[in-house]
Amino acid sequence: MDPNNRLYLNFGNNNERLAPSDRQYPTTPSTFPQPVFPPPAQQHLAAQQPQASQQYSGAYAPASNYFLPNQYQAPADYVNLQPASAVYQPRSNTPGTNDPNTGLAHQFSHQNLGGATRANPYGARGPSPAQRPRTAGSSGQQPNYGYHAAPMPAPAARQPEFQSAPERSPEKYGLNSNNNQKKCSQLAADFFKDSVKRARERNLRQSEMEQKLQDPNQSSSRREQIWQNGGKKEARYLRFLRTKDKPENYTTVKIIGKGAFGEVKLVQKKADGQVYAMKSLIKTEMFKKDQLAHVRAERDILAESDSPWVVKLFTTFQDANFLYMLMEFLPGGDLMTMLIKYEIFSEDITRFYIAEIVLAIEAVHKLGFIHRDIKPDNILLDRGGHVKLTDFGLSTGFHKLHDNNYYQQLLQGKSTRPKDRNSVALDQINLTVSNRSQINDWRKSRRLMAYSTVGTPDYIAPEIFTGHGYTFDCDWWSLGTIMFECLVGWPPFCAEDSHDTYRKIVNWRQSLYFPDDITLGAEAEHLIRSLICNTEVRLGRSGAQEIKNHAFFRGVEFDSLRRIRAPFEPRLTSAIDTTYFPTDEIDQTDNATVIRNQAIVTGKPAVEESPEMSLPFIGYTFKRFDNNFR
Ligand SMILES: Nc1ncnc2c1ncn2[C@@H]1O[C@H](COP(=O)(O)OP(=O)(O)OP(=O)(O)O)[C@@H](O)[C@H]1O
Repeated sequence: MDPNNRLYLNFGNNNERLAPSDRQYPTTPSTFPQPVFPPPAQQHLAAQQPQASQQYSGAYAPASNYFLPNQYQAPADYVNLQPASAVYQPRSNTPGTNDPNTGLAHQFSHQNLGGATRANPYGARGPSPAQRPRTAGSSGQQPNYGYHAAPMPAPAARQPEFQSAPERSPEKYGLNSNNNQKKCSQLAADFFKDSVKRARERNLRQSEMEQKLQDPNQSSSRREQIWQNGGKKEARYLRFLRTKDKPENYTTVKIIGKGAFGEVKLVQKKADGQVYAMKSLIKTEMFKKDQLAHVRAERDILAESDSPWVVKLFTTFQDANFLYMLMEFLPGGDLMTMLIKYEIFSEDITRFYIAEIVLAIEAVHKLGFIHRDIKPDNILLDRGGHVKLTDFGLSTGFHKLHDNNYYQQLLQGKSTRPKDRNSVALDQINLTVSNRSQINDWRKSRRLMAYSTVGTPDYIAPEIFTGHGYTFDCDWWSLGTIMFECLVGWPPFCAEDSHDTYRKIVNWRQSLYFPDDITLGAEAEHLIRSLICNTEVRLGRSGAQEIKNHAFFRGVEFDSLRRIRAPFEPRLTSAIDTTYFPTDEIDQTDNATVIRNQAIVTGKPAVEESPEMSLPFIGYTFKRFDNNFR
């Protein structure tokens, strides 16, 4: 620490003293590309499909657009697919081959269903000519390979068939049959939703590659290479889709985090030695604690995001007891660990982290999600010391699957919760904290709180507790509380017990207090006060730019922030270095062992699987395109 009791960074192995003034924010104009929504490739596609752009503007559209309530109904979902012939141009002018078996073949054929298109159940290559059903208008003589639209009978001619479907009477059947029926229809809906999404993404990749190939500056050998690489990647992805992952494919290096419903381990893939962070969540705990909506929201946002500010999710899978999320490992640890170690940061260092957190929250909001649980424990540092957000267990994209009502209905056939998705009942968040008598005790218990089955309410905005509805700006309140903690040494509303914390937060006007013995710059204090305030006047309400424009950030080049050297760069000795995680404070017995041991003691089987148990987790599995190509 320097004489002013400010932070010098000598974290872990890093003995270099980094005074705040050592780091200058760049003043030259940035050349870092600005995010474009939608990106050029999508603008190109959108131009080709005007109907589609009204409902869905591509993978970058806000989730609230993407997750239309009728997402499982065929016309709304499928209408966005480009008829194959409009996307796939003849290949004669591109290097490579016309053979769809390169892996770049369209995975689906699109048949004209009165404006809708539908997935090809035969997969990428399509059926053999002998298998392929003859449809009206198709000669059946030319190989289709799943590319070409084959006309179907006019919709009017088929309508009586659909209308005469017998009425369903689920009450005639038992609970098991009904659950099995729900499971089947969920599986089918999910299969088609995934297939359509993958087809869209594939179209986008194809379109992007075709744009690259059209670049006249590319040599023909370079074009050949682009084409071949694209084909290989697609083929590998198709193979990856056919594999089933399981925890036995990984060896555990260390348990690096414990949370409310599971744990996070540093693991290494046996097949190739790649290192990942694997979060596992206990299914029965999710059931008992009403967390089904939360786990789904977390999976959805991580699957949808491709932002440098959000931890990257490669794949999710499950077995009878656990849900698994395989993520990139961020070796720099979390901001909570840094704050426990250093207590306070200088204004310069605070400016860096707060500016990066602004960008991270902005990225989450652009995806259509509210995080709702921004706190130092969920702010991780990557290999370069830059920020990434994790733990989206309380986030919401306002989709029905992110609403606990949905699971109540799914499992019991009735809703027991209020319908208002914009408010959250306190019991859903389910927060408590350990007792604390003084700040020091509070600091000591900080990590225990993080491991407790509930979490800390210190950073949560008052409107979330009061249930009168909240919006994106609740995340900006949390930002204000983190900034306060960075500069003052504790969060503004910490108290001896959780109820006092709630009370202080709700009565923030009386309880927000800046200690006399800590001198803050006027701009820093003004920014904190502009964030920790009533939602009507909170900075950021009209977008992150408002916050970026604040005088506290004068001189910060937001566009290039992620490219400058961070004030603290982790010094790592290997890919599995866990120096920045408090592994000796974490019980290294994993939950799988705990469950096995409990089964031995109770004599009950360790595996719990029933249609009812598996129902809410259908659709949880996810496979990112670039998972295994690193
Ligand atoms: N991708 C990652 N790389 C490195 N460390 C991670 C990663 N994800 C999580 N961690 C570590 O594990 C801790 C717990 O992770 P996380 O908050 O996601 O778990 P959780 O079970 O949802 O916890 P909570 O009870 O806070 O909801 C984090 O604070 C961090 O230290």
